[in-house]
Amino acid sequence: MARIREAVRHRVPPQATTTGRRGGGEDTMSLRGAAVRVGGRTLWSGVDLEVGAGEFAAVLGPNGVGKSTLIKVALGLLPITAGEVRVLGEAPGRAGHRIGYLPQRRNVDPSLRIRGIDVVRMGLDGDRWGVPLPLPVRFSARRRAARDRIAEVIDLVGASAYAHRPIGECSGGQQQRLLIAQALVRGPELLLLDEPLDSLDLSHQGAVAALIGRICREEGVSVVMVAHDVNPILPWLDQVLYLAEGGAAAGPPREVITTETLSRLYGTPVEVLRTGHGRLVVVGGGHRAAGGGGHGHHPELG
Ligand SMILES: Nc1ncnc2c1ncn2[C@@H]1O[C@H](COP(=O)(O)OP(=O)(O)OP(=O)(O)O)[C@@H](O)[C@H]1O
Repeated sequence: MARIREAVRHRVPPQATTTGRRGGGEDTMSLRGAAVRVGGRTLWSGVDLEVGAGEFAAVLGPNGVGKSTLIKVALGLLPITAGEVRVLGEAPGRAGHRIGYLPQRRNVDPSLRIRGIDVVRMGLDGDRWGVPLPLPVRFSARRRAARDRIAEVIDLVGASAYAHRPIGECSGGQQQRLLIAQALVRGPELLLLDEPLDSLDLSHQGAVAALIGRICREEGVSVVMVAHDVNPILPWLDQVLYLAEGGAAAGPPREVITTETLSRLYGTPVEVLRTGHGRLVVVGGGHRAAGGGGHGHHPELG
């Protein structure tokens, strides 16, 4: 009941402040001097990040550097070994009901008969998918509120036309919209998204990126998103956290994704180029700077 009330409360879009940071007030998520160890080795250390209310932050970096691990830290699934992490004003893991989470690599079985709308409903009633809400048969205010909220988020992500189809029959982009609706249905203040554009084609990447950007700007939801390619989300970004073996850097994209900063993080000369269309291309001289690809090109930046 409280969850549904929470989900339908009115949101006030964050206003621009004189500091250029939207929202103002307390950070939604902050890391100060944070370090983490996984499998006996320190993945990253000295990580500082401040995501304000209603801000959109991307976590970038080469494969295996610990981007998903940072999301797990924010969820309280993994402890830090140094520094401090606060999420929605609390220690990680304490504010789970105020967070929407979309994990990495979501494979939907094409033969799955569950409808998109049922997948969205799972966001309200946890793992009871495929089973009706445990509510009285008679039409209750609680049930009506849940139904309205589910319809509201499906409409918000533009999935009304196919929400009643089996999700296995939906395209990758349609499935992604429905899964974003599931993450949104409880009315979270913070969305943690792990590579939500992964495996989408370019046009769907742009559309889903714009959807997430709009949710952030218009609904006032803070977003922390792990991304392989920064370009689709670049117009929406307030903050970037770039993780690399040589350290970490955080700040506005124009300050972080620079020749100087990335050369420092990779410990080898790297060049950041901006195309006529505003896309960022990162070119490195060495194998390591190429993020393992060896082509002098950073696939994670497009
Ligand atoms: N439970 C675990 N035990 C041991 N090592 C782990 C565990 N989980 C993750 N790792 C390792 O930690 C490193 C960071 O993993 P993580 O998934 O956070 O990286 P990532 O930056 O998100 O990578 P990618 O871009 O490939 O998704 C990897 O080398 C991974 O193999």
